[in-house]
Amino acid sequence: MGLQDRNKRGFTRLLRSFGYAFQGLKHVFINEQNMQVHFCLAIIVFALAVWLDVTRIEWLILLVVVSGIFALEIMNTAIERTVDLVTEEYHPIAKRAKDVAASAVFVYSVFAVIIGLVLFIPYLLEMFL
Ligand SMILES: Nc1ncnc2c1ncn2[C@@H]1O[C@H](COP(=O)(O)OP(=O)(O)OP(=O)(O)O)[C@@H](O)[C@H]1O
Repeated sequence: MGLQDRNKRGFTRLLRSFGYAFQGLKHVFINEQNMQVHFCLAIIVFALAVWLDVTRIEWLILLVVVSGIFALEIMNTAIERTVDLVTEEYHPIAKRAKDVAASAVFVYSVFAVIIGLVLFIPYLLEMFL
């Protein structure tokens, strides 16, 4: 939200919010290699889901997991930028903040892989055995 818009209400403000959110998304996508990797993996996962013709509930699970990774990566980037704004010097608490934020993405990614394996392996076994 632009500073001049803070007290405005209504549809224009809503549209501007979407615009700013889109700018944020573009920034993360262009500048964060991890986001590009997540995006490629999401395409592979969705292609696999189409190929294996997974159920509607399984599609919902995949959508929740994939969108969760994107959202966490975006929040991780926001924390990185905020820390960089506070200090460009080495600081143990800056390190802690960035490492903890990154660990959120890591933990979710590990569970996402486990969920993907649990979901896809039975289909693949059925197909190839
Ligand atoms: N100001 C700082 N003080 C101390 N350690 C820092 C500081 N900035 C970064 N670090 C350490 O360096 C690591 C890498 O920081 P960087 O800002 O490059 O983010 P990143 O995790 O590499 O993210 P990305 O490459 O996705 O942008 C951090 O995880 C942290 O451990």
